[in-house]
Amino acid sequence: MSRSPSLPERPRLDLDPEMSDAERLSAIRKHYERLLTVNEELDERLTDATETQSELQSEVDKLKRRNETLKTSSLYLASVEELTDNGEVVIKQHGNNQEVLTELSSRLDGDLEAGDRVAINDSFAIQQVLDDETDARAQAMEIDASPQVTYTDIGGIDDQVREVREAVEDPLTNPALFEEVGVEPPSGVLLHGPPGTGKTMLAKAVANETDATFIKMAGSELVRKFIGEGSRLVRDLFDLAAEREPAVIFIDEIDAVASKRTDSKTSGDAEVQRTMMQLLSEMDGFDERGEIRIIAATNRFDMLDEAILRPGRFDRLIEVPKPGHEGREQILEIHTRDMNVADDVDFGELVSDIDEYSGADLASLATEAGMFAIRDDRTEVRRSDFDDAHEKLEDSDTQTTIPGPTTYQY
Ligand SMILES: Nc1ncnc2c1ncn2[C@@H]1O[C@H](COP(=O)(O)OP(=O)(O)OP(=O)(O)O)[C@@H](O)[C@H]1O
Repeated sequence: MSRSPSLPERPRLDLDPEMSDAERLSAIRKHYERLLTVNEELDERLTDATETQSELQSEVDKLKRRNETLKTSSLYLASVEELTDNGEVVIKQHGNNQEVLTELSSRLDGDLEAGDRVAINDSFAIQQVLDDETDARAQAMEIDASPQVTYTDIGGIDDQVREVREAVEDPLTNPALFEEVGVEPPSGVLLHGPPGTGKTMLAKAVANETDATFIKMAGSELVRKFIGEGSRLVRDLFDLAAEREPAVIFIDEIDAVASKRTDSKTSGDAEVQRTMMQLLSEMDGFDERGEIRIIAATNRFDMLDEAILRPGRFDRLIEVPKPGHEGREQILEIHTRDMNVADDVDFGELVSDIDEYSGADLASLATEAGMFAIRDDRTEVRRSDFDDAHEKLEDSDTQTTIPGPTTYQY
């Protein structure tokens, strides 16, 4: 950086006592003129300096922004293939399988082994060593080899149970029937409706009934931090189902990866799109997959991208609404099956003024009523316990949104 020229010398006024008045006046005038010139010069220098300062400030701002983008820019997933003797690493990027030789930063020296998963930046520099792949899988998926839920545990949605059985169970238990009739079984079933209405239960019950492994993945788990991680998990999900067939894949909150396209162009959105594309391509290749059925669920049907509803994808839509009066009665009966309920309890009457309750709310009502009886040292659950439980759930609903009855607008 060039050094700024030194400041102009400060003018001095030397008045000789011998001077005449006229000489003094002329000296003062000259001094005044010199002061004016220096002042002008300083003014100019100040303007220049202010300009330079504002230029530098905007450069600083620009660098700050670049730094932020660099810090927050997306990282890619890769696996370590090999560590060379001279401190370099061969990595293979997930997604495109590109192999790259990259230098290992001294920060990571000794921490890395062949087979590790790492996050790399645009220049292939390793930024982070990640959890083991099997850990990531285990965290994201719930696998239940033999779920315990049966159709008799589900109340108030008989039509939905029948539809799910037709669409999921029959193709697994009687594929020949579909061949004979010459119809393709639905590829995927989408259950949509408010929270806590039994969508997960339905998927589990089908898996139970067909002796299939139940594999659940939450859509929100597919929205991952690193580029390629979501689509990788989708592939893992279908590979795992193929290893364990017969299997029922259940993707809850599918809206997290299959929402209508937004206008924003952030890398996060692009990554969600990539994950959805992977899901669609897995579903498109579904015919060859044998005994795997796929069920998805959402509370936000209105948000879904139509691409996932096309024929061959989630082409059987089943709405699972909140239960009606009879449904609520059935559900309450199911959840009090193992309880000693007093004769003064009339479920029909009890559920008539709680029409906003979902199945999950009714399950909580039964549990809470049981808790009131226990608190009172009784083994029999009375009508007053249900009333207290109702009040408690109403109260907790006004304070928090969970676990009181859902006031969700669907
Ligand atoms: N129709 C039902 N019959 C009996 N119990 C039910 C029913 N619906 C919900 N429940 C109770 O509520 C709990 C939660 O239900 P489930 O997880 O199936 O709801 P969901 O529709 O999948 O909810 P979400 O959309 O929030 O995932 C169940 O474990 C069960 O105890």
